[in-house]
Amino acid sequence: MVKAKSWVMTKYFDGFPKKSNFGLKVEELPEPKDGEVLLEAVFLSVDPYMRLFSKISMKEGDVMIGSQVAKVIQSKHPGFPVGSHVVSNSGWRTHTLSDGTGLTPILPEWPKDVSLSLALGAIGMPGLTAVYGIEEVLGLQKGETLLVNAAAGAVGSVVGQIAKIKGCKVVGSAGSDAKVVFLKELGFDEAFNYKTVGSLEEALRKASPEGYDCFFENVGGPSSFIVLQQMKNCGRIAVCGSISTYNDSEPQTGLYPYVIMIIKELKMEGFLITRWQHKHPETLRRLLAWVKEGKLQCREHVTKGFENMPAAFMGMMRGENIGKAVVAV
Ligand SMILES: NC(=O)C1=CN([C@@H]2O[C@H](COP(=O)(O)OP(=O)(O)OC[C@H]3O[C@@H](n4cnc5c(N)ncnc54)[C@H](OP(=O)(O)O)[C@@H]3O)[C@@H](O)[C@H]2O)C=CC1
Ligand SMILES: CCCCC/C=C\CC(=O)/C=C/C=C/C=C/[C@@H](O)CCCC(=O)O
Repeated sequence: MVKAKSWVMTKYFDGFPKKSNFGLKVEELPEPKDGEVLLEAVFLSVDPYMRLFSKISMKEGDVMIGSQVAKVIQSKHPGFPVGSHVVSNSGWRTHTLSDGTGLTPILPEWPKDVSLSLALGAIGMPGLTAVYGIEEVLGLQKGETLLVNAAAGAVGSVVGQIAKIKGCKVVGSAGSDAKVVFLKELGFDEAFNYKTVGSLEEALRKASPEGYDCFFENVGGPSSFIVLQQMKNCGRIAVCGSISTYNDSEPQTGLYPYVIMIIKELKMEGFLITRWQHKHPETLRRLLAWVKEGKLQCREHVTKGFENMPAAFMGMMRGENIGKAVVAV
């Protein structure tokens, strides 16, 4: 028997998530049966999609959705020995019984000196998203200029570094001066604090007077329309996220992008990481290689304690994180 804790969404979010939307549940889990394993969470991820997913597919009382790096602490499954680690979509739980479905073992070549938490970040879902957005959606080419917003976050910071590896000029926008310093350390050519620039239009023009070939969109909302006007003709836009709208109770109304898309002959494509599931193993190996070679730097914003999951999630939605936001149990 093990005492398992989980965080449930007690009440639908209305606007920005609040402490009162979450409740901590404790239950006893039985021993694993034949073919089952018992997992113990080591690191848990907090991600923007959780806010959006809660509107689309959750009901009150459901355990919060999410991924974690977990240790196998009991096993009656030959594929998952005790002591091994997996990435599991267990939700916000300390302990989970699993029959192995959907568990992804940590890559066997994972070096001892690389934190397993990166399997939730640069060598995990956000890193994969960055690669697919750049390679499959944008088809980014050497010498091109790319703009990424939420640039100091989990996805954005990997996007910028991969674009540099590919020989591009990279411009990033982020929400604090400390984030701008971080982006420069990562090798971004230009970076600015969108909260203090005054005019986004001028900041974009100053960073790249000749315009942008590619835009990796993480934020959405009215700023997107301003960016579209600074795209080069036949520019490409990968619509990865729209975090500025996730807490909206009513859909935003705004300027329609069609005329500018027609005049500039822009190509815009939304995508979900799940489209390229079949490529995950090979792509994770490439991301790990970049980390080992020192070409991909990984910063994390670590919150300690499972009891602080809601605070970590709300902090990330507020922009407190530099790099990937994770919780260490
Ligand atoms: N399509 C897909 O398959 C996937 C999409 N995504 C999307 O990628 C985006 C980034 O995710 P991820 O890297 O995990 O998160 P981040 O680590 O970037 O954290 C979220 C960041 O969003 C920024 N932000 C929050 N609110 C606003 C706002 N109102 N306006 C502008 N920026 C805001 C904050 O940075 P700042 O201080 O700079 O404002 C905050 O740090 C999200 O939109 C997410 O939904 C992520 C994974 C997969
Ligand atoms: C799956 C959520 C779909 C909502 C889309 C919202 C915005 C874009 C975005 O942020 C997408 C993220 C996709 C993440 C996918 C993660 C999967 O690898 C694991 C899902 C976690 C789980 O099943 O517990």
